[in-house]
Amino acid sequence: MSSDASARLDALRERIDQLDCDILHLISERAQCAQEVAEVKLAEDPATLFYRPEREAQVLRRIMAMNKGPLSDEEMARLFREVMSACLALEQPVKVAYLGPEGTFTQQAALKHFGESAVSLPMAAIDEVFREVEAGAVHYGVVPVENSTEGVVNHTLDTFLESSIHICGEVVLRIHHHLLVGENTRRDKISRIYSHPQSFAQCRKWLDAHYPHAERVAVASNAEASRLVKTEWHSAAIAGDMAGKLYGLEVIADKVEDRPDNSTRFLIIGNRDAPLSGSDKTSLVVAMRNQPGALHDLLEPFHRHQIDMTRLETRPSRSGVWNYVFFIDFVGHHEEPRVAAMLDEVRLRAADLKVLGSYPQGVL
Ligand SMILES: O=C(O)C(=O)C[C@]1(C(=O)O)C=C[C@@H](O)C=C1
Repeated sequence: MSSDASARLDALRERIDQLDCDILHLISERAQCAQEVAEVKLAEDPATLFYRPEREAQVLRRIMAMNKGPLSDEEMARLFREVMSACLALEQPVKVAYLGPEGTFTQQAALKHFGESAVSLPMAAIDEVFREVEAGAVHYGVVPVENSTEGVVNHTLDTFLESSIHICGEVVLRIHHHLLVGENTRRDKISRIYSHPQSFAQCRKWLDAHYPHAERVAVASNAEASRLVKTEWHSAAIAGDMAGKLYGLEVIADKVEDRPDNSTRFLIIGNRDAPLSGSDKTSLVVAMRNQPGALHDLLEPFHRHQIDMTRLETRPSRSGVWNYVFFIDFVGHHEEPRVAAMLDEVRLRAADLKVLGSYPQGVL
């Protein structure tokens, strides 16, 4: 290296050292503020919730709006997500149950939403995640609810019908699947591919084109698919990054999903609603009587109050009383007067109506 370049490098590193020192002090000062916030919350209410989804969404949105680069808005928000996660852990380490096992996309969603400092616990089934939250064994739960290619996760919707749980957040994850092998796999002899049925469905065309003759074996999770591949020389798995890393597998074809925009939406469930954040969504379940015009009666107030419906799902009723059950998501918070007026009208027309929760729209 020339002496000019070497001098420039030294100067830049000195500047970086100084900036790191400033950042360190600022993060420590921020963490002290969070500790004081915790004292204020506790003094107000001994049963306080330390995690505040609406405030976290506001902090991240503000950071993204202020960011001028060169780091992207998403990258900057991700860094602040971790700072906030560490600050919250100082107040109280948040405990989160997710649909496991370890290495699933749901774990990745939990990490994206709560950051690395949260304690996350894998559960074997969606109902178990609900139960742990209801019982107060964890503060929050994370469950998948819909995939852009494969549609809704019916089991999650059905579980809401019998639960008093609230939705207090959402997180959308871009889903990338890879073809993974172990160190002993004979790559030219792959005759069996393991994966979760949803992942097979999301990679159907790619598999038909590249591995038309391989046997497709559906298993309970992509993590399980990755585990099985470790022990077989003629098998591969379709799974995501986390599952592959967990079992030390190698990617031999990346992003094999048929649709490049393949994404899954997850819900954060808890025992309380989230207050207004300024950019919110609401999820409802509504039962209508089995009579002509029922769907029109349900939708008309949304139209009249100009409320933007983002999803409408119909599920068979699980009791004789409810003939049709509709799951509806829309933009707005139930505390907004316009939304409250619309809900009052729908309530009069419905056999039953339950607000599953109003929560900040996913930021990251
Ligand atoms: O503002 C609060 O209520 C805080 O506790 C501080 C803070 C933060 O670090 O900004 C931490 C945790 C909460 O979930 C929200 C925000």
